[in-house]
Amino acid sequence: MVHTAPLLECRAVSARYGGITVCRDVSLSVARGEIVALLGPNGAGKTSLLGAVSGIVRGGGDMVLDGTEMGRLPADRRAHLGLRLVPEGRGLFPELSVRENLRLGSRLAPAARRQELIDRAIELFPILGDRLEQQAGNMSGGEQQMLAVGKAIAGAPSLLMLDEPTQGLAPSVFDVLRQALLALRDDGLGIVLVEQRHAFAQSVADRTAVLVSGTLVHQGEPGETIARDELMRIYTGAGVAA
Ligand SMILES: Nc1ncnc2c1ncn2[C@@H]1O[C@H](COP(=O)(O)OP(=O)(O)OP(=O)(O)O)[C@@H](O)[C@H]1O
Repeated sequence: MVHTAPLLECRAVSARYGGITVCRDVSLSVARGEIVALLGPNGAGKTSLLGAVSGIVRGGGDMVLDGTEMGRLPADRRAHLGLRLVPEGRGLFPELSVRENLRLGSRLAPAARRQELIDRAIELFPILGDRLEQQAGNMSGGEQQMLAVGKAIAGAPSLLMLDEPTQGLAPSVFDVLRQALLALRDDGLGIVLVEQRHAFAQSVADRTAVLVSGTLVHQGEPGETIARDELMRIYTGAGVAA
C-alpha cells in the first residue's frame, strides 16, 4: 500500500568524513507506506548515506521529512521530526532491561501514546513481552535486533531506517523481521532498508535503489524487484567486481 505524498525527499545529498566525500549527489524519496531497499557492495556508502540523512555523518544537500527541511538540523531534531535509525550496532542499552529500553525509546513519542506504541512493539515481537525484565545485553542477537526495532517503533517514527538488520542472525529470525517490516509499512511508515542479504531485501521491498561508489546508479520502479543477476550486472556495469 503506497500512499502518494512523499515522506522523505532527498536531493543532491552528500556524505563526508573530514575532506573525503564518500556519497555524492544522491536523490532518493520514500513514500509513506513504502519500503525502499538500498543495496550496494561493501564500502559503497550505504551506512554513510543513512548517517548523513539522520544527521550523525556530515553531509549536504536538501532533505525534507514530512514537509520540513531538515538538512541543517542536528540529529536530535531530526529524531523529533520522526526519523529513526536502527544502526548496525543496534543502539541498545545492553545493561538495561527490555522494558527500560522500550521506555527510553518511547520518550520521543507524545506521552499519551507511549504505552500504546510499546504494546505495538510487543505485538510485533511477542518475545519482548516474555522478556521484559531481562537485560538486553543477555539476549540472543535476533532478540536484540527485535528489541532495537521495537525501541525505534516505541518512539513513534514516521521514517525508519535500518542498517543491515539481518546481519549475523539465524535464518529463523528473518521471517519475524520480515513480517514486522511489512506490518509497519502497512501502518504507514516509510522504511529504508540497507541489506546485504539480497533475498531478504527483495522479499519486503516495494522499490530498490542501488548505490555504488557513493552514487545511486539504479532506482527501480515501484513494485519492481531486482533479480540477483540483474544486480550483479549493475555492479559490473558500474565498475565493481560482482
Ligand atoms: N568514520 C569514517 N571515517 C572515514 N571514512 C569512513 C568512515 N566510515 C566509513 N568510511 C568510508 O566511507 C566509505 C563508505 O563506507 P560505508 O560504511 O558507508 O559503506 P557501506 O556501503 O555501508 O559498506 P558495508 O556494506 O561494508 O557496511 C568507505 O570507503 C569507508 O571506508
